[in-house]
Amino acid sequence: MNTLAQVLQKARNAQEMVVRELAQKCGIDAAMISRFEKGQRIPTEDNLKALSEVLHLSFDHLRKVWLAEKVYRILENEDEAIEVLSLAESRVAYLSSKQALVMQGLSEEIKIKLQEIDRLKAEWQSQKPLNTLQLQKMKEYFHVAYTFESNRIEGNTLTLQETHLVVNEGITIGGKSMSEHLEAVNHAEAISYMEALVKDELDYSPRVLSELNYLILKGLDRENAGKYRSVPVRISGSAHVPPQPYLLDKLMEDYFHHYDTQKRILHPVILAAEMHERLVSIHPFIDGNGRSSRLVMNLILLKHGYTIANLKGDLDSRLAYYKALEAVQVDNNPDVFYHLVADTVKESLLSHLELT
Ligand SMILES: Nc1ncnc2c1ncn2[C@@H]1O[C@H](COP(=O)(O)OP(=O)(O)OP(=O)(O)O)[C@@H](O)[C@H]1O
Repeated sequence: MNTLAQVLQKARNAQEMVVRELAQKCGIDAAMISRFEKGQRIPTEDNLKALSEVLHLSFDHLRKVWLAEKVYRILENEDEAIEVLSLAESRVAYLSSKQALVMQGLSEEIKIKLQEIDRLKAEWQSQKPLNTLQLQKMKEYFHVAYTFESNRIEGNTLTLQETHLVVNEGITIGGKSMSEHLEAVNHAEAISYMEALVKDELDYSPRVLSELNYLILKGLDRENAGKYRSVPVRISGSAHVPPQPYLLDKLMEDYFHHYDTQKRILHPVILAAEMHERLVSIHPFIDGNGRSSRLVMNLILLKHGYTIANLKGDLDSRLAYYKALEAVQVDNNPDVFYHLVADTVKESLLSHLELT
């Protein structure tokens, strides 16, 4: 079995990179990288993230090798290492059963819905591999529909057909503003970025969120795109007041900490719904919070093998969406929002299956 040091060195050699180049790209001292490769030092988790990105290694896998390395180092000089490991193993088994405990906190109806969704997901995954052309056509269809609906929630007036012409054919629509065209093109680009993250097995992080918001606001709000706001905001028509700007750094740190601790515990559909709701409630950006949060939800869903959940932008659906968010924010009741997201995920899987 390869040690962490060997994995890192092999990956660097495979990329034909010298230590200095790797150091520069990761923002880590070159001497430190040499120590990682000689097994003299262990990287921090942030170092590991940077290394995995530059070396094109799956972070999830690298993190496992890294954790195993840490466990090994604790035990390497212990006489009773095997006994200690088996004690730890029984506690780890308890930890993974926590997911079942979290499921117990959910209502019976939502648990049944999640089981049904997972059955559909398995059916969808068993359809693969579809032929390339079929897959490309399906993607085009669902991506345009997603861009159309998400931008419609935001107030964009392009129709589904017009969105298709703008995004896929590069045609401009007479009578529609420059911003509406840009919003469509930007959203399509953000979907491509989200898909590339999934393909490269890159995880959700502050950098990814900033990039998503940047892509959404590109060419529309140069000053604020991808940056946390420094002014208070209100959400029109909502009883919920987003936090003051001076609280944002800490709240967003907690938000990502929550993601890191819950991502292996919560059911992925619940995790996606939560990270969406928490983000729009914090409302960290001046604009594009809704579109960015819906992309975050879909990034998490795609990462776990689900299909894109497309919340609709017609008036009734929009009101139901806002009401579900307010139920969490005002009454501390996430159930309605969980149902809304779960129903949307189920509908998406059914439509994908229908087309296979
Ligand atoms: N209580 C609430 N009522 C309505 N919207 C809320 C509420 N809480 C959070 N939001 C979110 O705020 C979003 C609007 O924020 P913002 O204008 O920054 O986002 P946007 O992407 O520009 O627009 P939109 O989300 O409407 O597409 C809503 O889409 C919704 O996701």
